[in-house]
Amino acid sequence: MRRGGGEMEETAAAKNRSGSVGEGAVVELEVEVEEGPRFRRVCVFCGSSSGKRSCYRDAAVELGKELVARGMDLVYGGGSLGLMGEVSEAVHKAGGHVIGVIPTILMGKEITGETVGEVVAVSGMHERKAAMARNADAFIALPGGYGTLDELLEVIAWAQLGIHTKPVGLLNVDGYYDFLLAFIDKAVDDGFIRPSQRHIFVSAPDARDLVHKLEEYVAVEEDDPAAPKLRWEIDQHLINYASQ
Ligand SMILES: C/C(=C\CNc1ncnc2c1ncn2[C@@H]1O[C@H](COP(=O)(O)O)[C@@H](O)[C@H]1O)CO
Repeated sequence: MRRGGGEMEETAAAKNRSGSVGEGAVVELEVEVEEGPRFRRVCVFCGSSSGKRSCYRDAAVELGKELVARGMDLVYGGGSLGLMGEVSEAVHKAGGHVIGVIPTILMGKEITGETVGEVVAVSGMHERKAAMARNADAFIALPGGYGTLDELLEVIAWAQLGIHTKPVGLLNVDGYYDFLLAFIDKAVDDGFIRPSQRHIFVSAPDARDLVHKLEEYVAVEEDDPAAPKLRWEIDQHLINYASQ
């Protein structure tokens, strides 16, 4: 059970701890709120290819099932290619909600395959990344190529700048991201990433551990005085993209 103090969250379980209540008495309430998932929507970045080893497909399916088991919706880049297809199919088949955000130019089935669930059409690749970020409460990267790295590193960089405080997780399937993690350690050692930012994202070898870590995640303290301004600039940026 999660404790909550908001007026809207008070339930019949509220208990009068101050004994009998006289007129005008202040009643102290202990409120119990039904535990729900910390995130409603998780954005998954992943390869438009499936990779050469079956462990990648298996991990995408396992992640899809884990999200549904935890009552979380999937936000992803739309389409049915590669691991994108595997994870979206897995969520859809298990009865979960899928939101595919896809640029109109990629919407032809011959390019992306069929998207399951809800389709959100956007005007371009930048708009897509912004829409995926806006519509998710957390991010997970499965194995993938340049597109996946671009999406992952952008949400990490935005977290570093204080533009969002949503947790980011790396699903390090069978060590796929070991070199990236080693590279990030090197960047910290050589003074390009602040040690306090090393753990701005979490990683785990399987979906269950990763989702658990994301749920436990506490945002790294924001120490950038420019953060509020950057947040404002990004909001303006999104408005401009949306109106194009
Ligand atoms: C453009 C063509 C095929 C690619 N089709 C894609 N459909 C939807 N989304 C895509 C596609 N390719 C890349 N993405 C996005 O990038 C990520 C995967 O990229 P990666 O390089 O494979 O890691 C993925 O999350 C999508 O958002 C026809 O040639």
